[in-house]
Amino acid sequence: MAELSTALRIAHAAPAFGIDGTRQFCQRIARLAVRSLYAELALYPKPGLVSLVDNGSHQDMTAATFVRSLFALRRYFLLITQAGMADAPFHELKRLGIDAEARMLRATNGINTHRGAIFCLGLLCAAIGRCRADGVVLTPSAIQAALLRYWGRELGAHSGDAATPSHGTAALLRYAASGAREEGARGFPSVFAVGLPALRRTLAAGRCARRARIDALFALMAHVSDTNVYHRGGPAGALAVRRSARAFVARGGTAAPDWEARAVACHRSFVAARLSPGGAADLLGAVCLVQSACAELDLT
Ligand SMILES: CC(C)(COP(=O)(O)OP(=O)(O)OC[C@H]1O[C@@H](n2cnc3c(N)ncnc32)[C@H](O[C@H]2O[C@H](COP(=O)(O)OP(=O)(O)OP(=O)(O)O)[C@@H](O)[C@H]2O)[C@@H]1O)[C@@H](O)C(=O)NCCC(=O)NCCS
Ligand SMILES: Nc1ncnc2[nH]cnc12
Repeated sequence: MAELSTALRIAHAAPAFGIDGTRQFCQRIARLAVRSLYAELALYPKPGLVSLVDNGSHQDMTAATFVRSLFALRRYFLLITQAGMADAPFHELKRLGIDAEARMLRATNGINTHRGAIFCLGLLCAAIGRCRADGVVLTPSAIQAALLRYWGRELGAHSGDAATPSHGTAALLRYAASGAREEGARGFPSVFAVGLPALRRTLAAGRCARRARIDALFALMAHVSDTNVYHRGGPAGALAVRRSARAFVARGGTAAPDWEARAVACHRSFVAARLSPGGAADLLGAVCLVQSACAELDLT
């Protein structure tokens, strides 16, 4: 029923493209979202994080757990792009997000692989859908502006309704670590002002996509208030993550000749300390989505 009303709203909101055109567009965005999360998973070396090479600091998840989770999320990214295109109210996006969390947990036997990504990439998909309906050329600032214009008020209230017990809520209460909700309320500044510029600087310097993603990840780790890091390492762990990432960036990131050895050493030290910057990893997935959507899609 909710899907039918979304379809009707899409027809009304984006008449110029026709139902087939809009569905194709939304499918394309959903594919880019899944691909972006896969690019994050496949990237190595990522300090403390799961990749195709090893499980980093995690005992209960492997790359296979993430792939199962990704398969379970394909339809979610389609539905939330369509909902965004149809100017769905925030409570509808939230319901889609909660359903997707349940599907993820079923696919992974209760392991939280992508809660942050469901929130962050889901909202970005909705904003991209909204840009399409408005006929706006897809740029990072247009996506961020659409997100804040259409759902900013509710996102602000969402950051204040952290009543459900979670590692994120615990980190907020114990350490005043801001986390995913605050990121969302401010229109994901870490994606648009930190991760994406770092990714683009490396690409503009002529280095490859893999190096650009590594530079974006370290830039995010140096900057983000990551509740997963606080949950596992407290304030000392958060400081250690920030310091290591800043040192990597200060030496030129992947422009330095020994960057790979340094990144592997950082990975090993995080594993020894059980640290995992899962929030930064989710935000890297979001950076990849914004970059690929703006690069590949012509909305004019
Ligand atoms: C708003 C919600 C996403 C809730 O967030 P909340 O802050 O209450 O808490 P968490 O349940 O902890 O989830 C937040 C996830 O976001 C990621 N994250 C952390 N910091 C940031 C940040 N600064 N910016 C963006 N994202 C961030 C983080 O995800 C990663 O950590 C995962 C592992 O986490 P966890 O299970 O806690 O820990 P483990 O290491 O596994 O611990 P052990 O069990 O081993 O001890 C990892 O996989 C990454 O994904 C946090 O997990 C939200 O829940 C919500 O409102 N949901 C409803 C849906 C919704 O409203 N959607 C809106 C429309 S889409
Ligand atoms: N590759 C990864 N490893 C651990 N946690 C994550 N959360 C999102 N991506 C992750």
